[in-house]
Amino acid sequence: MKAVHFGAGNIGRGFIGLLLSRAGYEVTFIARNEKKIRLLQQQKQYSVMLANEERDTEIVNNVTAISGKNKAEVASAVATADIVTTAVGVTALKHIAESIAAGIALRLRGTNKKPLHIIACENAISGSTLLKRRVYEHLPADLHQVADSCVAFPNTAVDRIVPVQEHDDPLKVTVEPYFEWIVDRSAMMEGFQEIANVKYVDALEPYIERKLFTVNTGHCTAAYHGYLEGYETIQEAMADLRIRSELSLVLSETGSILTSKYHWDKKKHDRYVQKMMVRFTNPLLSDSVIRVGRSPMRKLSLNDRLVRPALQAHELGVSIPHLTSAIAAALLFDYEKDEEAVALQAAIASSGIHDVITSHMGIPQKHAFHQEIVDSYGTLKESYAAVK
Ligand SMILES: NC(=O)c1ccc[n+]([C@@H]2O[C@H](COP(=O)([O-])OP(=O)(O)OC[C@H]3O[C@@H](n4cnc5c(N)ncnc54)[C@H](O)[C@@H]3O)[C@@H](O)[C@H]2O)c1
Ligand SMILES: O=P(O)(O)OC[C@@H](O)[C@@H](O)[C@H](O)[C@H](O)CO
Repeated sequence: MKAVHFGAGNIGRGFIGLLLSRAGYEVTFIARNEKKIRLLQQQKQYSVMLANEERDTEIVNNVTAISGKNKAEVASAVATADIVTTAVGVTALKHIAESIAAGIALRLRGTNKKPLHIIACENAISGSTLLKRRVYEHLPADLHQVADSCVAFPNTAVDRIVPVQEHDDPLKVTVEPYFEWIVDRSAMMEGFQEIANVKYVDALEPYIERKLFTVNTGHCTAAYHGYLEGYETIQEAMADLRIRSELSLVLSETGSILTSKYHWDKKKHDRYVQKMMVRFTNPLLSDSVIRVGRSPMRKLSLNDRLVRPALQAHELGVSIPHLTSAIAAALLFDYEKDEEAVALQAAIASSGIHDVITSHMGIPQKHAFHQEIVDSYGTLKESYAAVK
């Protein structure tokens, strides 16, 4: 069985590649970093270490890599694959869509009509559907119908904290012990073979919203407030009782949205929240606030971890002062080496906060929540200006 995985980064090697290899797939990474490509081709393996007391280490075998620049080889790998996965970042999906389309075209014009599943393992709602749209823009129109019958793009939710790596071995990756990979079964083609350790569900939305509105909303709350306080890591931010309490209040707000929307048992959801908060404090990991807060424009977009739950809260009549404050903190994230943070601050400086909330976050000025964000942003900005 052949798997092609786009992106040999932290989650690609530390989670998706690991599970695919363990399930018996021969995994080909499509990568950009020449050194990692060479090492994967030569060694055909790498190690994954768990951030637990025992430092349990697993060797991931049966792997190799192809440079994304080598278009013909990439197309041929996709044409013969049983599964294609990605973990490149949701905004980078547009850059790999053409290669995937070329592979599908090669496959469908040849003899391989076996079902192909393409799964975008990104932190996003409907990431695979988004990838499908991009791929079809590059796929010749005469192949759309046949592609519809044998290429599927099931959406997914992937959860494992994998920080930026600092090993001498460029392939080695340290990951937290916890993981969860959930795939929408209703979008799978008939006869698909389940991947071990992946959970298949009939409706993905509750799972992806639970993960995004708890793990990711919580994570970025700690990152943005932590950044403003001058902390370098999530672990440091979590040791600050004020931030920890803020995080807890944000998760109780998103918890109210989720339990009310999906009629979940509140106690069960609270246990999930507690478990997630413990993950953020793992002392054997060091996860930077810069990584967790990265790409604030993406995180502040309409369908992501901050605005999506906030707008749902408004519809449900749930009060969300702490989530609003997390949004304000995101709007103040001005880390100068993050391209989106620079662009965000430039947009606020040139067009003003109202315009950013309207045109980027998609919240019109007439919506009551618009002014609530402006007020929270003003208060937070003033309190940090006073400290500086
Ligand atoms: N790290 C985590 O804890 C975590 C957990 C769950 C989900 N995710 C999601 O997984 C995705 C990847 O995150 P990450 O933390 O692994 O980031 P990362 O930066 O470590 O990895 C991304 C990789 O994609 C590669 N890439 C980018 N564009 C490419 C292209 N055009 N062709 C080939 N490779 C390309 C980069 O070179 C990099 O190696 C993101 O969507 C992220 O939200 C991350
Ligand atoms: O990858 P991002 O930028 O969407 O979000 C940063 C972190 O919150 C994220 O990578 C988490 O570590 C991960 O989602 C845990 O499953």
